[in-house]
Amino acid sequence: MINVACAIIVIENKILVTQRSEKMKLPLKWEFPGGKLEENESEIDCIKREIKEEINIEIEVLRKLSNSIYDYGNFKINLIPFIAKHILGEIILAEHKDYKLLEKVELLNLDWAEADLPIVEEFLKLEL
Ligand SMILES: Nc1nc2c([nH]c(=O)n2[C@@H]2O[C@H](COP(=O)(O)OP(=O)(O)OP(=O)(O)O)[C@@H](O)[C@H]2O)c(=O)[nH]1
Repeated sequence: MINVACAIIVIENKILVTQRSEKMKLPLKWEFPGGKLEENESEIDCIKREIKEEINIEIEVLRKLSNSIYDYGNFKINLIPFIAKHILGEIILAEHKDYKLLEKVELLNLDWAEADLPIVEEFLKLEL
């Protein structure tokens, strides 16, 4: 099983979502940006590092949501979600095909990576 941290990043009351490129696994699916934990790396350090690497911004982590464990068949993932806020920097995509800043209610309209669906649902139930 791979451990992947991801971040629901709030920027001026909107939620940042990113689209995987054609070349990545789960091509064109929407996800919360993030990536695999490295050895001896904390979940918080991981998400900050991945967000800086992938979308060029610095974040402050606010809270954690429930992990989502999902079996894609060819790999199994433990997805570790955090809510975070944007601190510094402009969005520059290093790997993703696209991004959007959406209202909470708009999140349900996307073609999500399957493992993200329980996270989207938990997030939608929160007061924010
Ligand atoms: N970053 C991220 N990855 C997710 C999410 N949901 C989900 O199933 N994944 C899967 O978690 C895996 C690890 O993410 P990653 O983006 O660091 O992996 P990677 O660079 O090795 O992916 P790649 O092999 O497609 O290039 C990917 O296979 C991705 O499909 C999510 O919300 N965010």
